[in-house]
Amino acid sequence: MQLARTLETLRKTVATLKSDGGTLALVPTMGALHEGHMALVARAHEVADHVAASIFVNPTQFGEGEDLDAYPRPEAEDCAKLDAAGCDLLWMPLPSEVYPQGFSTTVRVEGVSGGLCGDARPGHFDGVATVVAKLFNQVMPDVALFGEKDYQQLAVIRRMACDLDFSLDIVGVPTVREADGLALSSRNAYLSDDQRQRAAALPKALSEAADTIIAGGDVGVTLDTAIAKLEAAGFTPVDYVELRDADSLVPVTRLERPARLLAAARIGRTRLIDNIAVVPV
Ligand SMILES: Nc1ncnc2c1ncn2[C@@H]1O[C@H](COP(=O)(O)OP(=O)(O)OP(=O)(O)O)[C@@H](O)[C@H]1O
Ligand SMILES: CC(C)(CO)[C@@H](O)C(=O)[O-]
Ligand code: BAL
Repeated sequence: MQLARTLETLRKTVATLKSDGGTLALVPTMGALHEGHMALVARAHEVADHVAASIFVNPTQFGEGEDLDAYPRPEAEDCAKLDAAGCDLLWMPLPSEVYPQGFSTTVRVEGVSGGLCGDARPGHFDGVATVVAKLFNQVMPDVALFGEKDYQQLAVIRRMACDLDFSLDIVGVPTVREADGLALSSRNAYLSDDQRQRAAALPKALSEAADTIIAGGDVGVTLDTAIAKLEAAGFTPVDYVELRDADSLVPVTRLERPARLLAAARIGRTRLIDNIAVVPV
């Protein structure tokens, strides 16, 4: 695996990789890699000839008081995992390669960036869209892969890629979960043993609510019940539990076409997110 830390090295390495006429996939990450990330790399090998990953803990998507400094950065382990997974290139830019002196541009995707995590983390999706636009222009992949775990992020990136005419495919990859249903996340490392046990209430509440809604249960009542279950498990505050259209992310009060049930809640100092498909039968 080639490691690039400057744009000059990146461009040379990408040109060499693509010189055989093969396609290139990009898996953007913030590192602290787990099996969820590795599922994106595995899928990338299926959809492209060459695979690049990026690791960059992007400061502009963290709000004030969030965990930018505490975010785990196990660089050597991450490199070893990507190498073992057959990654051809790791783009691990120096911050000055992403945000050089005088950087003044923001990419804002209206609509899908609003509500849900957009309300709880003001400016977060501006930071995500801006850095992902930069990563696309830097690596110039033919396809980029993102996890459904960050469902609103995936919708924001799809909208941005379409609106800004990025000439690449966006592939969403299903959420990889622990045996008790908890979605793998780098932030799970912050959980104490007790919090980790309680955290399984999040996927459980979503799955029970999805079943109730599919069976014809009232959406408002069902969402309130899910919130109460999360609070009983020790989540506080529950930022949201909402049913949205699966494509547009517009709020849904009746299940008439494929929808997505999304939630975010804090347990101790850790904010967890999750979502599940809710499809009418
Ligand atoms: N459990 C998972 N299953 C599938 N994809 C995942 C999973 N967790 C993260 N991803 C995807 O990996 C990519 C990189 O995510 P990131 O590096 O932020 O990891 P993370 O575990 O989501 O970390 P965080 O705790 O910051 O949310 C994103 O596209 C994200 O959706
Ligand atoms: C897409 C991303 C790499 C942009 O920093 C990040 O938001 C993430 O890891 O999901
Ligand atoms: N996994 C999305 C990145 C973030 O929470 O900042």
